[in-house]
Amino acid sequence: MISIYAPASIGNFCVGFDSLGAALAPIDGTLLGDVVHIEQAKQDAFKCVGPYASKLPSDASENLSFQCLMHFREHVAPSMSPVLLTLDKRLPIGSGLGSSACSVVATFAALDKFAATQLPQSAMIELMADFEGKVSGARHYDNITPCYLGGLQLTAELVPDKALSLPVDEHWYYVAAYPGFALNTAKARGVLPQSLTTHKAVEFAQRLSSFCVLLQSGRFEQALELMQDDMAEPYRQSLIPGFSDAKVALPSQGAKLVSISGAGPTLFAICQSLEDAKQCQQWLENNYINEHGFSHICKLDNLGTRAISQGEHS
Ligand SMILES: Nc1ncnc2c1ncn2[C@@H]1O[C@H](COP(=O)(O)OP(=O)(O)O)[C@@H](O)[C@H]1O
Ligand SMILES: N[C@@H](CCOP(=O)(O)O)C(=O)O
Repeated sequence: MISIYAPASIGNFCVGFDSLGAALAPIDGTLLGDVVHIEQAKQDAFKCVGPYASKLPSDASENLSFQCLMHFREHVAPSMSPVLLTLDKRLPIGSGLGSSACSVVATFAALDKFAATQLPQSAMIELMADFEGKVSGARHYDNITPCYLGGLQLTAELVPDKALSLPVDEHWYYVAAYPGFALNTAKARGVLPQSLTTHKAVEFAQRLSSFCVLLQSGRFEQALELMQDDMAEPYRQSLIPGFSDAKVALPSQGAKLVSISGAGPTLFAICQSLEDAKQCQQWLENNYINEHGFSHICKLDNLGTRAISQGEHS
C-alpha cells in the first residue's frame, strides 16, 4: 500500500491574493493535512474515512478524491490496475487551510506514484488546479503548489513552471487558528469586488513584487512591514466573527502580523519567537476558537506532499 500525506496551506499569504501560498508544519509533529492510501484491488473502489469524512457528501461521485481517481483512470492511465483509494479526511472543509487542495494533491500524487506515470511537475500542477477550481469558484494555484511542493510559493499560470519558491525568515512562527465553523471559499470570493481601480492594481503589484524581492534578498524585517491585505481582508472580515477583535488584540501578545488564511475563517499570526507564538495561541484559544476549532504553532512545511509509512499518522 502507498500512503501519501499532503499538508495544509495558507492561501494568499496576506500580500499575494491568489498568487502566494505557504505549506504548514505544526511544530509538535501533528500531521495537519489529508492522507490518501492506495492499494491494488479487484475493481476500482473508494472510501472516505477520518475526522471530517462525515462533513463531505456521502455520494462518492461528489467527493473530489473520487473524481480525481475517475479522471486519472479515464484520461491519464487507462491501463492502471484496479485500486482501492482511501481518503483520510483530516482537514476541516471550508476552513481556509486549503482542504480541497489537500485532497486533490494527495490523490493525484498517490495515483501518479501507484501507476508510475511520472507526470511532469507542471502537468501535475495543471491537473490539480483543474479540480481545485471546480469547487472554489475560480482557478487559483495558491493552495495547490505549496501543498504539493512545500514552502512558500509564488504561483500562477504565468509564473515559469507555475511556481517559484521563496525563502522566509527561519525565526518566524505561524500561529494558525481555525475557529470551528465553515466558510465556503466560493462564497468568500463572492464578496470581493469584481474590478480594481488602476491605483489599487498598481499598489498590489508594487507590494507583492517588493515583498518577494525583499524575501529573496534576506531583508525579512522589511518584508514583514509590507504585509497588508487590501484585496480580500477588508471585504471578508465581516464574514468571520471575532477576526477584527483578534487583529486588534494579538499585536499586544507579540504578533507581528495578523491576517486571514486563504478565504478564512482560519486566522494566522506571524511571531518572531516561540514565546510570543505561545501567547498568541493562548489568546486565540480563549477568544477566537469554539469547541470545534483548533490551533497550531507552525513552521513552514518544506517537504510538501510525500509518502509516509503506516505508523506515521494516527
Ligand atoms: N475531498 C474533499 N475535500 C474537501 N472538500 C471537498 C472534497 N470533496 C468535495 N468537496 C466539496 O468541495 C467544497 C470545498 O469547499 P471550500 O470552501 O472550497 O473548502 P476549502 O476552502 O477548505 O478547500 C465543499 O462543498 C465540499 O463538500
Ligand atoms: N486565494 C484563494 C485561497 C482560498 O483558500 P481556501 O483555503 O480558503 O480554499 C482565496 O482567497 O479565495
